Amino acid sequence: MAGSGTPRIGVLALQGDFREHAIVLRGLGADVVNVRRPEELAAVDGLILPGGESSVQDKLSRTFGLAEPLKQAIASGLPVYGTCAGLIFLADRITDGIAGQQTLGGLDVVVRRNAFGSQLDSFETDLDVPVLGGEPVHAVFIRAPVVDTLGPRATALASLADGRVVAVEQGNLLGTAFHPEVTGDIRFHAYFLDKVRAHAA
Ligand SMILES: NC(=O)CC[C@H](N)C(=O)O
Repeated sequence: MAGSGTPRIGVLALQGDFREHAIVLRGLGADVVNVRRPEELAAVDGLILPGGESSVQDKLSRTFGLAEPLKQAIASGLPVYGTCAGLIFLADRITDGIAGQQTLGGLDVVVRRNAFGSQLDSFETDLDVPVLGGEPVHAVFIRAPVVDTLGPRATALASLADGRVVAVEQGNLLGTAFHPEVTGDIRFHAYFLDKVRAHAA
């Protein structure tokens, strides 16, 4: 941001659908940079953890020496938004991870990977998201996780009809089990950019 008023958003670009996030963010007027190295992370006002495969993102972030800087950035209050695999990566604890799978943590939740199993790999539904107001959000779930347990520091922003939580917020952290970056509904990204601007102000 550095005086320009234009937020600079990093998109973790190790694996997954980081390009789709970059397109949405640029459409909203943000500067977008791919983050693959600690130096790139140090220069951003906010960070997106994209969808993809959380176990691969975990391994690559450790291999590239990014896991510790990412944890420090989250702990220092950097606004971070994780979608799907990114929500898994941001969770304090996960169930049904692969052997040895780690997360960055920060969000006070337990997230279950691949919660909808092979019979319902992908589906779409409309969700009420009161914090965004207006029309329901059309949500696309792709081998999606759910929030099994919401800790006291986290708040649910949206739930499925059966009550399972699929969007959460905790201070500067935001997570969705679905993929707003593929639907053309920019409200979650706009909400995140508001957080980034408030944090930088
Ligand atoms: N669309 C996604 O990001 C899928 C997440 C994936 N199932 C994982 O465990 O990381």
